[in-house]
Amino acid sequence: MTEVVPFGERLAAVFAAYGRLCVGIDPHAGLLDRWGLPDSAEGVREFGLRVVEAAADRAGIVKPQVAFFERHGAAGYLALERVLQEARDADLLVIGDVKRGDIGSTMAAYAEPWLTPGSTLEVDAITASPYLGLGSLEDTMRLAETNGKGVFVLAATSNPEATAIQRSVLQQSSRAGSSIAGAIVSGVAAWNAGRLEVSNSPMGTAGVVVGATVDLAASGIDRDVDPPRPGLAVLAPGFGAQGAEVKDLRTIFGGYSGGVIVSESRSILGAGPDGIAETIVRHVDEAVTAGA
Ligand SMILES: O=c1ccn([C@@H]2O[C@H](COP(=O)(O)O)[C@@H](O)[C@H]2O)c(=O)[nH]1
Repeated sequence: MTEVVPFGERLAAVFAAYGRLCVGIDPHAGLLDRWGLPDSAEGVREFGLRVVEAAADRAGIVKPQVAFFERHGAAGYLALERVLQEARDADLLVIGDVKRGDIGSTMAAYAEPWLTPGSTLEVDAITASPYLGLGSLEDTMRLAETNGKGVFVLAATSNPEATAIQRSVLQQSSRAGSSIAGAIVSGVAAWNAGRLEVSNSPMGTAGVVVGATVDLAASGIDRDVDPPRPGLAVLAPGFGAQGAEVKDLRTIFGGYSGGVIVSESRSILGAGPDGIAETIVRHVDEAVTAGA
């Protein structure tokens, strides 16, 4: 039987080898055009394969945005399966940006193909929505833990329209008085805490999504958290095209900086097929410098 290596251990190893950059695979129609590819399942497959080829041995993490493959229906899913296969074969750590959320039993079914070894859609981690309550993700987080996979729970997303909901203050529960974003971050950290003590893994199975465009304090997330939380993986979109700058990583994330994954899609993909490899190298270096 193959030994299951905890997701947090694998993520920490990737950080050590390649730094914290995550290259998004987002085949927007406009980017396909820029890359000279058709807006079709064939186009997104070719785009994804070229990004994987450019990222391999240069960056450690890729994040396919599943929406851009789903646009092309069943053929789009076949294209995604092929891209995932190449990414796994290239030893890239793959975060499937699937953003699923439902009642617990249905959510577990959504999660199964992504988090089960040997599945054609197998990835290393997924994104999930806690809108139905953090408890609705419990079975998914346990499945991830069993299989050495990860789950990134949306806490404070990078889009400006999210603040009205995510900064709202909870009236009930053990976290009454916290913002929704703050409660998700503490809830996920608490879920990991007991497990880290027994596993010796430097980082947990569950992480959070916190946008780099977010004002953590205004969202009720204590960026001066003491002691710091390098063991909480933070998937951070919002750098590049959405305006946040990688050099500000430590200022933005404070005590959470050690776990930050710098996620960038359009700011890298816009380089086109001829410039992407060199752009990835530059962005990897920027992320290493900012995180040091
Ligand atoms: O809060 C969130 C959660 C996810 N995303 C996703 O990340 C990328 C960002 O793309 P850029 O081109 O680097 O802006 C995209 O796939 C989003 O769906 C996010 O932006 N914010």
